Amino acid sequence: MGLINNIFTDEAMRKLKGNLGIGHTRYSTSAASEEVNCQPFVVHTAHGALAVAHNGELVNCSSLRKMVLGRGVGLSTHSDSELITQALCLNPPEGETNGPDWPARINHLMRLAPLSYSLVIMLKDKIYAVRDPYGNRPLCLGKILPLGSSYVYKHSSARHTEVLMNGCAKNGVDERAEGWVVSSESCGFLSIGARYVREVLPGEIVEMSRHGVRTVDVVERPADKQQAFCIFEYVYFARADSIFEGQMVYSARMQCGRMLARESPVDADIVSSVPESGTAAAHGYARQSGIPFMEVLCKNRYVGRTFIQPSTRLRQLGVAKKFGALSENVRGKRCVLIDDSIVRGNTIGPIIKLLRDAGAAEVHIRIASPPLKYPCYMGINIPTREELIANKMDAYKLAELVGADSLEYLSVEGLVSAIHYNMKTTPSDGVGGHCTACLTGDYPGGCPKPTGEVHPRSCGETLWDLNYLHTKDLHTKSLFLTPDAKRGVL
Ligand SMILES: O=P(O)(O)OC[C@H]1O[C@H](OP(=O)(O)OP(=O)(O)O)[C@H](O)[C@@H]1O
Ligand SMILES: NC(=O)CC[C@H](N)C(=O)O
Ligand code: SF4
Ligand SMILES: [Mg+2]
Repeated sequence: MGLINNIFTDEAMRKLKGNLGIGHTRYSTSAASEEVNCQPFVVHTAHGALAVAHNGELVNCSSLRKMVLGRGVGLSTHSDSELITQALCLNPPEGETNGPDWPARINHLMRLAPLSYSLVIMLKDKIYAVRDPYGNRPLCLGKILPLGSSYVYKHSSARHTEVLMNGCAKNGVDERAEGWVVSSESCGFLSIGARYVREVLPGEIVEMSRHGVRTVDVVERPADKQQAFCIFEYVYFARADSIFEGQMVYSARMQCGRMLARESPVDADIVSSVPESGTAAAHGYARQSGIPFMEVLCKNRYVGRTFIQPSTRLRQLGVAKKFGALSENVRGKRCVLIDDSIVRGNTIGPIIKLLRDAGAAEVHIRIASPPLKYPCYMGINIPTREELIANKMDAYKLAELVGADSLEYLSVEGLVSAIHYNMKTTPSDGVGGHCTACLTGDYPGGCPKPTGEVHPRSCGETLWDLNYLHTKDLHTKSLFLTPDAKRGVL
């Protein structure tokens, strides 16, 4: 357990042998932050070892767990990712004739569990990369360029599902690629000499082996369901230099800032941001409003993101240590301060106090996303309504509480249209749709119900479950494969 740099030291990386591998940095959602729940999960099957890493959270963990236990399988943790690993060991209903049919097993899992995951599944000689049929969590494919040297992959941000494969070019299979990588986010590709190729499609199963990369199946959503890519990836979660849906996250955030300036203008001297994630939107707000951008906060670079800490205490301590005021920039100024989101309300109050103490004349808060009011069951750790500050008070009351001169959020329509502004796809035909459930309560697979069980992550929360085991609702769309994909070419 620990930060990437402490665990994956150069020495530890040098010990790794072979030409394929998977890794995971865990942002816990379904079970406690303990070593036993760390990934990848590895099990030994009759057909050799199987390793699985998972970004996301199963919405029907409780019902799937009962089903898997009912098939005589033992589980050693409460992790939904271990559950996925064991479910993959089940024989598919169609049966298997010549040894294990891994694409069929993965297809079976996907029909049992619709949301939410990006997976890498490693066998002795291949890796499958899988994205859930709703495309809720991100996953993208990259190509390692032939530079004549091997690369060490290190990644610093949370909850990534990653693989590294080398050696394809030497086998003459794909002369253009030295190897292939997949990751939840593309931002790490450049640092390992890889280049972004494309997103893994919702429901797609990609096989990566010494023979190259090919799509082996695409599992469809029910006909009446849209794609539901997590809009909060754009708002906060992803790194700004990642690419989703043909646009850089930074550009989408800037566009949110522009929209915010149109919806909620203020008469002020400077526009500034709560670093890091609020900064792109602040630049957008400044450009749109014509008010100059000026930094007012100095961020301690040794304190990481506070929202992703596993407990309230750690989140609050993180905020206290994180910022200092650039007093000469803010003294006597009417300041519009932009942040990407207010979730539990730990961050914004102490920052306003800091700026007031530094002599700010006015502090107007503008938030580049709507109020978060509903829990997320799909991989972002906001499990209860009670902890969300927007359920306790409206923007006016919150402004009073945190000592702001005014406080406004971006509207849901404003956020969605800002995200669509530069997108290369459109939400027609169910493609390019987004999950906005934490903002609207409209859950892509239906709203999970309380089970009466206690959430295994402890803290006494209730466990929710979608009770979804309707395999008939999803089917394989083999016609969806392009001719190139069928031939195993990209
Ligand atoms: O209302 P709260 O519960 O305090 O959460 C919202 C804050 O948390 C996040 O920042 P974080 O420090 O996690 O990361 P960042 O440095 O990327 O902005 C987000 O950008 C907001 O600033
Ligand atoms: N996003 C993640 O990495 C979490 C995966 C999984 N749900 C867990 O809690 O371990
Ligand atoms: S509920 Fe919110 S955080 Fe969760 S997947 Fe949907 S948009 Fe993302
Ligand atoms: Mg922040």
